[in-house]
Amino acid sequence: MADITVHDKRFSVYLSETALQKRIKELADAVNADYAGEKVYFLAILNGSFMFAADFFKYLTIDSEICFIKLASYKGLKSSGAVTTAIGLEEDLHGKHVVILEDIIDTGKTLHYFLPQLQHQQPRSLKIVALLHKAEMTTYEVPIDYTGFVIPNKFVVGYGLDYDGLGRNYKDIYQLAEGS
Ligand SMILES: O=P(O)(O)OC[C@H]1O[C@H](OP(=O)(O)OP(=O)(O)O)[C@H](O)[C@@H]1O
Ligand code: HPA
Repeated sequence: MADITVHDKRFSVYLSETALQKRIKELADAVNADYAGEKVYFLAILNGSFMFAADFFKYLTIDSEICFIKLASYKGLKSSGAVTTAIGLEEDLHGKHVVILEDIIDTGKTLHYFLPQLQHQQPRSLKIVALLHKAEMTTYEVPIDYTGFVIPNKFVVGYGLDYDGLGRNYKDIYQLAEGS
């Protein structure tokens, strides 16, 4: 498949649409099995997860609700690092089975700072589904329950993931090309 150019960089296909859909169905099947007979409240983290969440949701057979939230990071407010707040989370999560949908976990910083906020609401359970995990880059502790693909430390775009705002609109996931 042909390379793409996003801004000034060239990217090559890394995970095809077929491979992505096959794995996403497997992830959804695992969640369907683990929560059989239960209702789950899914929290999809914008912007990157919009395509993944839409496809994943189609494979669910359990009772499922979904809410799309945007995380805002404020750096420098605390010496410990970023403080993250959720925009669009209006539901009280108390007593609910909550599952987070993320397109990628890289350093882990985003979810590491956000999870305590959710735990504070005392959900019945809280799990994480991540389509991609850049495992060697993850220095902040994040308990990932369902992982689509463990990927190397190379920048990826497509299928919702962007490089400086562009590149989200591809069906495949692309990796920064050698020498680009
Ligand atoms: O593990 P981390 O190093 O924190 O990186 C992961 C986060 O980075 C991306 O979001 P981003 O902040 O790029 O926003 P976007 O989804 O709107 O592109 C991705 O969607 C995750 O939320
Ligand atoms: O490799 C990446 N690509 C796009 N967005 C990201 N956010 C964290 N890592 C990445």
